Amino acid sequence: MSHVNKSAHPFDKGRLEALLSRRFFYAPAFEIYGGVAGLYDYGPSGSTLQANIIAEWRKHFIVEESMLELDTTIMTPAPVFETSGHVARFADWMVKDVKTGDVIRADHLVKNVLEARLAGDKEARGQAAAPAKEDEKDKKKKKNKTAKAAAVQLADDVAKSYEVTLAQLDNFSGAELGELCRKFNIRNPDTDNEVTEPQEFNLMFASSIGPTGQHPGYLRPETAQGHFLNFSRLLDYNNGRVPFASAQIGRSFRNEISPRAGLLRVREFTMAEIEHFVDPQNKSHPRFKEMRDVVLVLLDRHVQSSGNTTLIKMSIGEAVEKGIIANETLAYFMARIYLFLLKIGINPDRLRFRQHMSNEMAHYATDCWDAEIQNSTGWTECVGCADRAAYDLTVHSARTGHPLVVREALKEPIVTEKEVPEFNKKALGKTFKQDAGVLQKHVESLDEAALSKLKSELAEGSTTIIIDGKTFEIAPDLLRVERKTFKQSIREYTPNVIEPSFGLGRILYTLLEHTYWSREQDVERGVLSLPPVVAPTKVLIVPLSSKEEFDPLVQEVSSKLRRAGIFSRVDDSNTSIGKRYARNDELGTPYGVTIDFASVQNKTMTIRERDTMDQRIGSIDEVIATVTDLVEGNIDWTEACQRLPAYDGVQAIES
Ligand SMILES: Nc1ncnc2c1ncn2[C@@H]1O[C@H](COP(=O)(O)OP(=O)(O)OP(=O)(O)O)[C@@H](O)[C@H]1O
Repeated sequence: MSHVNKSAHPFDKGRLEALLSRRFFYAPAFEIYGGVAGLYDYGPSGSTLQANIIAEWRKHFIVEESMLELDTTIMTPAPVFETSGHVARFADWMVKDVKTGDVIRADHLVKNVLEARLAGDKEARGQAAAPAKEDEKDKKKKKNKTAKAAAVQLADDVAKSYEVTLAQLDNFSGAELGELCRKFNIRNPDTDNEVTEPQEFNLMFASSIGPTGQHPGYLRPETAQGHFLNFSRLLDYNNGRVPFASAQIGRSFRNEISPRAGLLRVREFTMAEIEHFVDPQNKSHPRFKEMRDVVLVLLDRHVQSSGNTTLIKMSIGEAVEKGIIANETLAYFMARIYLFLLKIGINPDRLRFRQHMSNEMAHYATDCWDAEIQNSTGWTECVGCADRAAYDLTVHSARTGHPLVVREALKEPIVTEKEVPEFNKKALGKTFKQDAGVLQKHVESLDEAALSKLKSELAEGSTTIIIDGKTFEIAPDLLRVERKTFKQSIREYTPNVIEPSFGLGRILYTLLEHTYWSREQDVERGVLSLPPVVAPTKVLIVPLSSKEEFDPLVQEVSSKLRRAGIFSRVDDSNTSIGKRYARNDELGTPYGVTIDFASVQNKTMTIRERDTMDQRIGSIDEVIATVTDLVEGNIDWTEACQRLPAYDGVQAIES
């Protein structure tokens, strides 16, 4: 699918939102009770779209990479998140309006206000693009939702300091965000009131397990911990071999401070997470060479800390060689994420990978790149790809006493020699009484060089050791130091974890923005150019008339498509064919087949392609074979046109 904007009309978010609501992709949950911010229900089109994205995700990752799939519980006992660090640190900074008490996430407030002032500055300098025409309804809707600043020109150094601040926004602590609010006089844009100092707010939903209330728990904010706690079983399942990856698709919950960005920031969402367990001494990837030449758009840490947003285009092979991406496995997954997003229809020109700055990284991560997708609200993280090192397995193992390690038989045993102290404990006890233990501990803590020295002193007679001012005279009958040989045939280590973490709602929404456009002849005729692989319905069957004589043919076409594994729907409503096609353009249905009077007589059928409205004709079986190949991605529309001649009744049908 080409990502050239087909529309002669500028993108209009209001129109897209109206379409998504009208065609029930998703809607606010509990709407008739007034709704709850950050909670959404998906309707038939949204659910199927999400299911198709998940199906492709499973093929692209789980099947292609032989991952071990999991389905672990959402409700999690508190000790798990105490150990993982979420109870102490899974938090955002919030401020309150000093008069109304309205709560706002501090970094979002700074971002919105500074971006609005910069936009006002651009307008005042006459650089702004001509604003899209908005009707009054749209304007009203937008009011209160975004911080709007008047068209006021800023001093050059002020504008620059805003830009530098915005480029580093994710790097600031709570105190620094408070400082920024004071320095730039940032207030609540809805009321113009001052805001309080930032306070930390933990994003986990707390609960309790069982009737006594004595077992606190949390709804998980990510699926990852379920993978780590099952590590030993997974390793066993994988015959004790590393590397391997586990994968899980499931719900997560975050009590976001003030979610106002539709599906981009919600309180309950579906995640798809991979935990790839790897030897910390060897983070190469066996299939790296297959991805080496994939070129990604990168925004690295150093560029951002200089207040810049300059992007570089580079193959992942080069990025690893230059040390821009930490290791092969991390880079391999970034390339695989990129290919997945393209496959489902994300525009590659609006996709970049941004590296986290050091303060921004989650408490467990050592390197992290976010796949960010550009949309009407800016660049949004849709997939996080982090090297979590050995953090999680180490802390859970320490807390539970359950070893979460790999034990690997060494091909060649490692033979080492070292000096070892040997004590005559009986004689030592007699000579030094209760101080014998102190002496023994001290000697055991000596390094190789100190033990060698001790050995040669003992060989010459006796030696003296002073511990905390106390002198110990040691003769060779109390202590000997011997050189011993050790043979190690097992290596034990805690694996590191590379984690790609996908938020499906964010991907789904940005995909809808990227594929939405409206027909040149009529701005109201919206189209979603969803690729067939994810489109909720692949083929629309449109009988021209509701006459009974059409029924057997409609059933025949339906059942043949069903047998070919192609999801189709019949639209036998009484509206014109043009209206029926228009409705399905809005649903993103890529192909329509029309059954008319000629079909009944000649067993022919036309096929219409959604984006071009181009129509072709062929025998029913030819058309079914062609549409099957199209949906399965075996051919494109140009190839389909070589198989089937043009249908010239097109104008009549679309009008
Ligand atoms: N509140 C949310 N609503 C929808 N999706 C979310 C939300 N929080 C996280 N995600 C998704 O889960 C993925 C992994 O979560 P991660 O913890 O890396 O996000 P995050 O860094 O906390 O996001 P943000 O900085 O935007 O709050 C994100 O890339 C995103 O797609």
